[in-house]
Amino acid sequence: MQTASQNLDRVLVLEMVRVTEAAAIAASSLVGRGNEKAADAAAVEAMREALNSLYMDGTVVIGEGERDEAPMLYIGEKVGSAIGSGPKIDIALDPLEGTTITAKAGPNALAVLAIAEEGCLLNAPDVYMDKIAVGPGYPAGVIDLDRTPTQNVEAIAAAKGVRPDQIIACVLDRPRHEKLIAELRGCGCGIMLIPDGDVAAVIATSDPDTTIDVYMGQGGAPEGVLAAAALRCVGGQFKGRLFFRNDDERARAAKWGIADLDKVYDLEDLASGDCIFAATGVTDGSLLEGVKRKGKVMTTESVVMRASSGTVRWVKGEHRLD
Ligand SMILES: O=P(O)(O)OC[C@H]1O[C@](O)(COP(=O)(O)O)[C@@H](O)[C@@H]1O
Repeated sequence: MQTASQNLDRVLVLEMVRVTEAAAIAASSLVGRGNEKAADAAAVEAMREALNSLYMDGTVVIGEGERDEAPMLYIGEKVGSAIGSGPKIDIALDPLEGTTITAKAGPNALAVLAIAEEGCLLNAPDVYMDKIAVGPGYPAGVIDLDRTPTQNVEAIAAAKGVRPDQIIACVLDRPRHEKLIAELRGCGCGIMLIPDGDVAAVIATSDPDTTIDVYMGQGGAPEGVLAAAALRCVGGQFKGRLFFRNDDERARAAKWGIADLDKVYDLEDLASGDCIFAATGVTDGSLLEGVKRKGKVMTTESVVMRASSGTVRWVKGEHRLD
């Protein structure tokens, strides 16, 4: 029997792309249709079918929700064609990251997936996470959740050898970020406000073409794990701390085995060991082109990255409709 690490090596790297492609293609027929649920359901069903064709004993550790709230790809669901006998793989997934974006035909909707050996992905509860992320090339500790946004911008600017007003931060456009936005503007920092999609936004910090230096603010904790898996592959720094709005959310975290509710998570706490991250664009965005239909062919653009080798593969797919 192959070990999980051999299986990551030999089989799953490129197979991951088929899985995200399938979800992206399924969601693409619902881009701009104003129906978030239908777009998500199409992506979920396609991703599940594709996962079930892979030789592995897979467990969804981050998925569509808990068993009683998600009929498919719920947390704990077993997937793969070799359950009980194949290599044990943990899977964090978001078949459609950006359901509202998709419904409104906005930018940066993705189908995303991260896999790792058993026990290597944080079983993050569905709560918010305070996040800060930068791409590669900075000294360790340049970002710190316990510092103010201004101090973080100043540290990034100093490390980059520029003024704070030459730093661009990306922030989700939400009322809860009013104070953060005001402080960033106060220190002269430029802000790219995005409507949704902070997995793509965190990854964008690693791509100089996007001009985004830092991602800051509160987004979903599950999305934090997915983004951390990607940053582990391309380099960068990430800090995350779970944010609880009530006791029910605290209880949910305890249920998933989170003992220290105030812990600041580094990249390796969220996604450790060898891991693979794959994404396919649903709509055009900073990371990937969206699905396009050209006559009888659908085109996709995907990326698949691996932490142990640092390899990043860009995959253009042509899918014949007939
Ligand atoms: O919309 P909220 O509650 O501010 O949550 C932020 C989260 O929602 C998203 O923007 C989109 O998530 P969905 O695809 O589940 O709608 C994430 O990228 C982000 O982490």
